[in-house]
Amino acid sequence: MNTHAQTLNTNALKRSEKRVFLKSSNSNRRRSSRGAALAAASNKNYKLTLLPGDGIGPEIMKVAVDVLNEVGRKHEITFTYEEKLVGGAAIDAFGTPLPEDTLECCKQSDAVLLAAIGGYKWDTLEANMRPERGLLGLRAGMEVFANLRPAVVLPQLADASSLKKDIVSGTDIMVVRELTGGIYFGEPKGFGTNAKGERIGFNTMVYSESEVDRIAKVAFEIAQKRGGRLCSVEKSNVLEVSQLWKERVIKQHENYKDVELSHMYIDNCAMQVIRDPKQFDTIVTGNIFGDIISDAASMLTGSIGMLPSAAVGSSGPGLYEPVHGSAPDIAGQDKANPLAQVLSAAMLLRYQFGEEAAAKSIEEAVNATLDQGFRTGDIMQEGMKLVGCTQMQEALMKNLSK
Ligand SMILES: NC(=O)c1ccc[n+]([C@@H]2O[C@H](COP(=O)([O-])OP(=O)(O)OC[C@H]3O[C@@H](n4cnc5c(N)ncnc54)[C@H](O)[C@@H]3O)[C@@H](O)[C@H]2O)c1
Ligand SMILES: CC(C)[C@H](C(=O)O)[C@@H](O)C(=O)O
Ligand SMILES: [Mg+2]
Repeated sequence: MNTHAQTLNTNALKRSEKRVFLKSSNSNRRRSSRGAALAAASNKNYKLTLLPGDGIGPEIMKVAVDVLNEVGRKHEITFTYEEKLVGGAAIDAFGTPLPEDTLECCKQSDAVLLAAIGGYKWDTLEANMRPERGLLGLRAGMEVFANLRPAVVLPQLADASSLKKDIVSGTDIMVVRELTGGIYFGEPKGFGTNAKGERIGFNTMVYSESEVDRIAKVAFEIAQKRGGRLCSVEKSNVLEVSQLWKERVIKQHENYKDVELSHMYIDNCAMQVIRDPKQFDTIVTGNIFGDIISDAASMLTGSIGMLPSAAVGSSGPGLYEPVHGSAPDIAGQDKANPLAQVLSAAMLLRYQFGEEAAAKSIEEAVNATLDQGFRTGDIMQEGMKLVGCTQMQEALMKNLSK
């Protein structure tokens, strides 16, 4: 078990080469070999908690685990897995979306791989009992405040986007989303009655200075190692919470003068990401704005089924999960695109353990599979081979074992 792994390996966060998701560098290789040395000292056996969750979750998790095992065989890494319930599956089994045992197991592991939670079945439960609350509790409980959501347009899929090829080609954006604060966690919240006797629902968007400072620091460090440009996205023309956000980001900039800082309102950013995505390098934003902007950015890449993510804190295990949800509309039909899940496993290997070579093996297998024309429905293009989740897995495994 590797308990010393560098949680936030920002050296691995460079802008992408044309055909891989994230670029490595000499310094990254140095960090990677440190990670590898640490792993070697502990027989390269990593303890992972697996959270398949709901909907397409178990289907895509199976693919990621098979891929991890194969890549482990090639790179002399073994994984010990412990599978736990979260979300709707945990509600059904234990009456709670985040059993204590699940959170404890996650905290005791070296890293956590999550698929997705949620579904129609649990949509009418009260807010506190919903599957989504399990996910929020997990993020807060693991203290993974920085969510890295890369949106990279692969050349093979430049035609798969609903936008024009020349607009999206070459896009390489890193969205750094604050994950454990903002309106998702602010108090007070709830339901009440107003002066007219009408029912009201309310939430509070709140950020403290230290919460903004730490996410800004992560984002500046990432931008420094990528294209050197950071765009802070908020709504400071209207919201006090965003005014504080902007002030603290400007203050933090004093420590990163080599990074070019810009500011954009979230509404304009939603438009600019679609109009001219290549203007962005690294984006830093709050919890809800990051949720929305990363889904919008996913469509540049062809499908939300392509977007992986890493949620990390200042130490301890990270939480690696696709950006998409449990896709209940296609669950159980062998239609899910497993690539976001598989690429989340690659992020886990790179950021948690510095296993750069193993992460690259996965990304290269994804590239090769796309080069061979295999496409799930969400990224299907004319002349390509339409496959389901299982056939996509078979193609990936063949490429991995080469
Ligand atoms: N991290 C998470 O676990 C997470 C993230 C988002 C939504 N959710 C939950 O998932 C449920 C469904 O939410 P939603 O429909 O708004 O979002 P969603 O991301 O699950 O699905 C949106 C659309 O994208 C498609 N899609 C998503 N992932 C895909 C994949 N891998 N391959 C092919 N197509 C894919 C779906 O079929 C659907 O048409 C809700 O309960 C929601 O709260 C969970
Ligand atoms: C399911 C939900 C709680 C979650 C979020 O809003 O963070 C999801 O949309 C995501 O993007 O991971
Ligand atoms: Mg979302």
